[in-house]
Amino acid sequence: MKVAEKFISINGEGNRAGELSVFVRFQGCNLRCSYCDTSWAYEADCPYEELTPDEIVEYVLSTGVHNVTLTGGEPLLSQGIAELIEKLLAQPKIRVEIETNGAVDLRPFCMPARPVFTMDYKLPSSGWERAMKVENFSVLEKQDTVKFVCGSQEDLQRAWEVIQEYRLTERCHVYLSPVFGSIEPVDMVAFMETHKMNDVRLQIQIHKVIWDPEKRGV
Ligand SMILES: C[S@@+](CC[C@H](N)C(=O)[O-])C[C@H]1O[C@@H](n2cnc3c(N)ncnc32)[C@H](O)[C@@H]1O
Ligand SMILES: Nc1nc2[nH]cc(C(=O)O)c2c(=O)[nH]1
Ligand code: SF4
Ligand SMILES: [Mg+2]
Repeated sequence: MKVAEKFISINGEGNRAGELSVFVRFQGCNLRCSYCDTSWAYEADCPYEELTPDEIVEYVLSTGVHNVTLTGGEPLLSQGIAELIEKLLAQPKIRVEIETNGAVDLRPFCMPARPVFTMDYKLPSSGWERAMKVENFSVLEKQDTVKFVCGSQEDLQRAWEVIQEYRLTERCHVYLSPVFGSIEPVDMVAFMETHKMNDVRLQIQIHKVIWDPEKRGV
């Protein structure tokens, strides 16, 4: 598998934000979001380490950290990902979270022992809303998350429409997050208040507050 980087950090996003996690970032992505903060990982010439699923499991266990975040690029397009997920889930204490872009069918990954999904719904400013597979919503469960990364008022408006249309707050966690540096979080809170967005959580990427926002491996 093409591993662009692997590191331990606190999870800066999602339902386990603030907890230690071991990150495995895979090379390659099927989208090109306008704001992508990890675009280097989707470039074809991105340097990577070739590791087997067994070697990745070995690395994860060697860290002593129980949360594993598989990300990218788009992790679910990596060859061997289903085998890796299965092998990680077979380990006692290991919890697997997948950061996925909403453009990959989640159904093949919904085995009886299944990872936790944090699924983005890409909004207009990303340029990729047309690629969203809304049928994925029907496989999401309580422990999963739909995340809306918002860069504009139009994005906020669209996020609110999608949340209501698919009754997402009744199904799973729902997060709004600013495109870093593109929208004032205070304006997002104002939108939430105006629209009475109950059961929706605003989240700011914690690692970009702790470290230089451009820093890799954190
Ligand atoms: C780099 S992506 C990798 C996983 C997958 N490709 C996806 O898009 O969900 C991880 C998360 O970072 C978010 N992200 C990327 N660039 C961002 C930015 N500039 N500001 C805020 N979040 C960003 C994405 O929306 C996604 O939720
Ligand atoms: N600290 C930290 N937390 C994260 N949570 C999700 C990330 C990602 O890039 O998918 C990420 C990341 O890149 N760094
Ligand atoms: S889907 Fe994720 S990795 Fe791919 S371009 Fe968008 S934010 Fe970046
Ligand atoms: Mg990141």
